[in-house]
Amino acid sequence: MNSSCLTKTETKSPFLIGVAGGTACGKSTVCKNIIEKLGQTNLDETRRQVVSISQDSFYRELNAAEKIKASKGQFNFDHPDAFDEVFMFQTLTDIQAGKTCTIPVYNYKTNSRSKNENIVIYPADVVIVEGILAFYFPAIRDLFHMKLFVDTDSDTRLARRVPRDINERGRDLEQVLNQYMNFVKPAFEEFCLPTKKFADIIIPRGAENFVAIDLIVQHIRDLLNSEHCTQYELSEGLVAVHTNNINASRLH
Ligand SMILES: Nc1ncnc2c1ncn2[C@@H]1O[C@H](COP(=O)(O)OP(=O)(O)O)[C@@H](O)[C@H]1O
Ligand SMILES: Nc1ccn([C@@H]2O[C@H](COP(=O)(O)O)[C@@H](O)[C@H]2O)c(=O)n1
Repeated sequence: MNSSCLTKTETKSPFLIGVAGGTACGKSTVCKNIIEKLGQTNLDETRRQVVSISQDSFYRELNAAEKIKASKGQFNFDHPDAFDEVFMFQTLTDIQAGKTCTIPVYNYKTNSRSKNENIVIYPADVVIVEGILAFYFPAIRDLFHMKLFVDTDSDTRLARRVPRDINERGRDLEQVLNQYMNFVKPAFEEFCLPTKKFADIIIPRGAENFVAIDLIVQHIRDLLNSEHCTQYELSEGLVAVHTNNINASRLH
């Protein structure tokens, strides 16, 4: 059976791809480029075969004291405790079970989930999950069939984070730099960088690495074209095992 003959009573269990890497390394841009190259960008959201979600949707709600700290740039959003690990695991498990899920839209200006906005994730063949600590929690890490680590030089990441946080996240320069030195950089070294070893594929330079992105896109196409249980091997061993019967008939 392939995706073209799926009926509403059949579940679609997606191929889950995790994308980790330090702040502003280009995780979202890499995901966007992969989705674009797979021809999935301008489709109705209920018809997309490939979708991406951000770990930032799973930042936990802060209490009153934490909110005050966050408004002064004194809350550590790069520590694993900042995330609702259980909610993220449950959501990914539901996605894996082929359920339609609703996840929050995170608002970096209020440091909280948007009140009147959610994202509905419809069953898809491939779900890409990106975040600084996507590989940190073992139970979540184990859900991914393929793990990518975007490895961009830290000076470049800081140079991109400063204008992004000022222009898009409502921060001022002093706050961005203080947060970076006090929390972002140390937490990257303690919690994010050590998860690079779990990656199947490391993408140096992020979104400008067209060769790596093209190879990954081709690998996803091959996976989607394969029927029944298939093992994919790269030079360093087993890369992914996928047991779904799906095909890439609608992928470009
Ligand atoms: N290759 C690149 N060249 C120039 N700017 C980039 C590149 N990749 C990402 N950016 C910019 O850097 C910022 C962070 O990129 P983003 O993909 O959002 O990173 P992340 O999801 O890892 O935080 C964004 O403003 C984005 O437009
Ligand atoms: N309220 C928040 C929540 C998160 N951050 C920072 O976002 C970074 C993760 O997002 P990327 O797109 O950069 O991967 C993380 O480093 C947090 O410091 C924030 O500043 N405020």
